[in-house]
Amino acid sequence: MPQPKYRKIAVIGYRSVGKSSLTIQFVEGQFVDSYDPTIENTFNKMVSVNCQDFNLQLVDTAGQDEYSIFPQSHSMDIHGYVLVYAVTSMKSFEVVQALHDKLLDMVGKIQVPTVLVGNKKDLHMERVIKPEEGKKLADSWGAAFMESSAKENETAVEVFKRIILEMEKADGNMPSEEKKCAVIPPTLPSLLRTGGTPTSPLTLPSSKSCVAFPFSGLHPNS
Ligand SMILES: Nc1nc2c(ncn2[C@@H]2O[C@H](COP(=O)(O)OP(=O)(O)OP(=O)(O)O)[C@@H](O)[C@H]2O)c(=O)[nH]1
Repeated sequence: MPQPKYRKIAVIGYRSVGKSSLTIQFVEGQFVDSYDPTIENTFNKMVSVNCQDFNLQLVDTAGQDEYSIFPQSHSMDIHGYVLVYAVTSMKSFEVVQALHDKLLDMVGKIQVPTVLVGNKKDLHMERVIKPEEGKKLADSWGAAFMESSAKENETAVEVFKRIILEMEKADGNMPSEEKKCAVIPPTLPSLLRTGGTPTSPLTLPSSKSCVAFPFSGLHPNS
């Protein structure tokens, strides 16, 4: 396994869209039901994607609106951005577009590794933004898109794995196809020599075995 890569990710969006909840669900595996406005919090987490360890530093930023002055710190030393709106809030969808513009102005680039996230997808009755609208916006940015619920650990994990893949892509490390990372069992070389085909999927006998994370097909809207 190669050395862990350090990557700093900023989670940005309007107030109360679930930035802290998504981050805490990913880092601690729990959903926080209460609302406590964030000033700024930093979390660290080690994850493995496509057999590469990543030492993540996650900056959970304060909620902003279109009039906030975009903090310069949000553009320095950041490798990737998770831009969050709530599918239940038109205002948050408008604000995320303004924040993306400010972000590009601040970093002075036309594109940065970004995942646009429509959170609170579990609130079906309150939804006002369709998945297609989020996808269209993300496409216009050249960003990835997904919807999430901070109540579900799986989607919170996917959000952060997705931004890792966007950062890898920007670094020219995009795998051309889903990477299978397997430790070859001792019987396989002889099997290969004889041209045989294993009848069951390879099991990973090593305690350091890792499972590759597919970079496509994470979400029907991705
Ligand atoms: N149903 C539902 N509620 C959510 C979800 N994500 C967050 N919430 C709730 O929404 C409220 C705001 O969540 P936070 O995570 O504090 O939002 P935030 O974007 O960090 O807010 P600021 O710190 O003000 O920027 C809390 O009551 C959460 O429990 C979600 O996916 N589904």
